[in-house]
Amino acid sequence: MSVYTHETRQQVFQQLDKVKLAFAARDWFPGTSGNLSIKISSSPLLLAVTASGKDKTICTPHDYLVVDENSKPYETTSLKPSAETQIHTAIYRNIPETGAVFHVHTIPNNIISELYGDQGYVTLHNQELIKGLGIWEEGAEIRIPIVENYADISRLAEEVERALYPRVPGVLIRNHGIYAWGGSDFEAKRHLEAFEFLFAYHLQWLQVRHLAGSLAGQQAIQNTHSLTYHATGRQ
Ligand SMILES: CSCCC(=O)C(=O)COP(=O)(O)O
Ligand SMILES: [Zn+2]
Repeated sequence: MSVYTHETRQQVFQQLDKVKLAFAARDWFPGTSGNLSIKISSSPLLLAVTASGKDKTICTPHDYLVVDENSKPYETTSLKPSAETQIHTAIYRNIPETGAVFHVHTIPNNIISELYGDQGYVTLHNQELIKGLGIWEEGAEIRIPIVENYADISRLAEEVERALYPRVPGVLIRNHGIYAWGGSDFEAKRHLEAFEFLFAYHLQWLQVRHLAGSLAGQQAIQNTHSLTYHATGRQ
């Protein structure tokens, strides 16, 4: 007898559809990238996960399957689980309260991961949306770990496992994307949205600060020229 009913399976697949379409509307699945999972059972660990290589901007009857703790199909199917399923199972195993894991490739998360990849983490602070990660302390500062993008998925999953910080529900993979999770699909989605906002903000802030620095430099040069003109009558 199965651990879950046909109705539960369908309901979870529908939840995945909703999240998938919401992320697709933001262009968060370029070139079939990204994968999603929702936990169906804790003991044994079973999850519904996206099938590998699918166009995640559409919904078909062949988009998801159920896998076990070894990332292997739990049901008879011709579908292949996401190539990165081991990263999902590693997160569920290490953080047992996890109910959903979402992974997307975006330009902001890729640039942040490259910009801070050498130090192995990015620190963010002074942002209201840190509360979106469930961290409500006054003046909270967070460190999001960044791991190298190993081609060997078992190695990559081990690195993600090693990098998990207890209170931060996300890990960046360098020049690849982010994994974010939560106690439910609602929470994992909120966490992912908060991370993506924080990354986009941080990058824009760096640009504006750089621009403001250049403008201030230009202004200083102009002021010097104008002082010279007034002092000498020549430019
Ligand atoms: C075409 S993107 C390369 C693979 C990847 O990083 C990804 O997120 C999608 O892999 P999947 O097997 O889950 O489709
Ligand atoms: Zn990926």
